[in-house]
Amino acid sequence: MADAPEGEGPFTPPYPVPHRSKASLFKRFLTGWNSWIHTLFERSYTMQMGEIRLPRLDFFIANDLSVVERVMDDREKVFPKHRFQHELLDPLIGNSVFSANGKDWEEQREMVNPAFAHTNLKRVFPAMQGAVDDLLATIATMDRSKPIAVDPLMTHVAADIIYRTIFSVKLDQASADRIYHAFHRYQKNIQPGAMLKLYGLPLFGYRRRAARAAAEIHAVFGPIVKARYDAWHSGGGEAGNDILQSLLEARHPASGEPFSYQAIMEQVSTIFLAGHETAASAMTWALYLLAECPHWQDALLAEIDRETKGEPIAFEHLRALGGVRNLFRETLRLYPPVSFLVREVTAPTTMRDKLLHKGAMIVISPWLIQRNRNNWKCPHAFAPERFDDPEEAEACRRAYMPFGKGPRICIGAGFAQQEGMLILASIVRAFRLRYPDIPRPEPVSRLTLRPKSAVQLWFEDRR
Ligand code: HEM
Repeated sequence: MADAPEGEGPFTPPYPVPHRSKASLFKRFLTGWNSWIHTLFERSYTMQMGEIRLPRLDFFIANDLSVVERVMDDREKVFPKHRFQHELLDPLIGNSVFSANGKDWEEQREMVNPAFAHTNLKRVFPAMQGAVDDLLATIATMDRSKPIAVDPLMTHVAADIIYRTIFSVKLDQASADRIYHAFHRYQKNIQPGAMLKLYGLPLFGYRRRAARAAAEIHAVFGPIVKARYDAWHSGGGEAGNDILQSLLEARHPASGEPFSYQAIMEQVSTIFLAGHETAASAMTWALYLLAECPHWQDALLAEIDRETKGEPIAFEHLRALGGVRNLFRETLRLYPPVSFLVREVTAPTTMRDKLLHKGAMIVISPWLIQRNRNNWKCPHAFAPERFDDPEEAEACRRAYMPFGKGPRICIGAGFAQQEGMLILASIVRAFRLRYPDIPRPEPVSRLTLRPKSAVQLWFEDRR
C-alpha cells in the first residue's frame, strides 16, 4: 500500500538486541528484574521449545506452533492459567473471568458474556466517537511548540472509551491521571515482586506497594459501582444500558445468585484494565511507527479521504479502511501488549522430547512467535502490507496471537480493533506526526509491553 522511500528498505523499529548466548541464572535474574524481553538470547526466537530450571519452578517456553495450539486449544482443561499469573494480577482483579479456571471460569464467563454483548460494536461506536472527538480537541489546545507525550493521551482516551461503555459516564482528567500513575506504580512493583517469588526470595515490600497502587485504582471507580449496586439491590435503581447494568443483572447458572459487590468490582476492574491498558499500549506504538514512516501516513490519509469523502469517520467506513486495519495488526505483531501467556501443567505430559511434571509452567509468547524468522519474512521489520500477502497467510493464521487463542481468546478483540482504527484514522486525518531528534523508544515488558519512557511526538496541523 505504501512504498518505502527510494533506496530504503522497510523500517525496523526498536527491540532489545538479544544476547548471543544463554546468560547465567544471576544475569537473567538481574535483567529480568524490569523486563523479561531483555533476558532473551538469539536462539530464544527460533528454538521450538525452551527449558529453564529455576530453584522453585520448571519453566518451558513453547514456540513450536503445534505445541502452542495444543496448549491454547486445551479442550480437556489440562493447561489452565498458571498461579503465577494469578499472583501478578490478584491485587488488581482478584478471581475474575480473566484469572479463574475450570468450572469457575466457565460459570463466570457465562455470567459476564451478556455484559460483552454490550460491546456490540455498532452500538458502542458513538461512545468511542465522543471520546475520540474529545481527544482531538485536547491535542488541538495543547502547546505544540514542543513534542507531546503520547502515552498519557492514549491511556486517557482508551480509559475514557471503556469508562463510557461500562458506566455511561465520561472519565475526568484527574481520575485518568490517578489511574495512569497508580497503574505505573503497580507494574513497577508487581514485576520484581513476582520475580522474587519465582526465585523463592523474600518480597521486600514490593507486593505491599503493588496492593496500595491497586487500591488507588479501585478508589477511582469504586464509588460509582457502590452507588449503582446499592440502588439496584434496594430496588430504587434505574436500569442503565451499559456493561455495569449487565453485571448487576447477571445470575449464576446453577445457584441463580447475583454477583456480590466484591465480585462486581473484580469483573469491572478486569474489563476496565484488560480493556484500556492493552489498547493504550497498542495505539502508542502505532503512532510511533507512523511518525517514523511519513509515507505510511500519506497512504493512510489517501485511503481515509477516498472512503469517507471528507465526512466524519462512521462505523460503516471502517470495513473499507484496510490500510488502517493492517497498521493496527502489524503494530500488535511487533509490539503485542500482552507479550506472554502463562499456563500450568496439571498432569505429567510429554511435549516434543521433554517430560513436563505437574506444576511446571508453560509460557506461550506472542512476542517470540510473532518475531520468529521461521514464521515470518523479515520478522523485525514494520511491514503492514504483509497481512495482504498470500505467502504470509499461514503465518497470519497460525503465528499471530496478540489476543491469545482458543477458548480463552480475548473477549474484547473486535472492540479493541474498532477503537484502534477509529483513533488512528482520526489522528492521521487531523495531524502530521513526526518523531523528534531523540533516541528511539525502548520497549520494556512488564504486565503490558510499554515504551520505557513516554513516546514524544510532534503533532503538526494538517489544515
Ligand atoms: C489491543 C487490545 C487488547 C489486547 C492486545 C488484548 C489481549 C488479550 C489476551 C492476549 C488475552 C488472553 C490471555 C490469556 O490467554 O492468557 C485477553 C483476554 C481477555 N481480554 Fe483482552 N486484549 C485487548 C483488549 C481488550 C478489551 C478492549 C477488553 C474488554 C472490553 C478485553 C477483555 C478481556 C477479557 C475479559 C479477557 C479474559 C477472557 C477469558 O479468559 O475468558 N480485552 N486479552
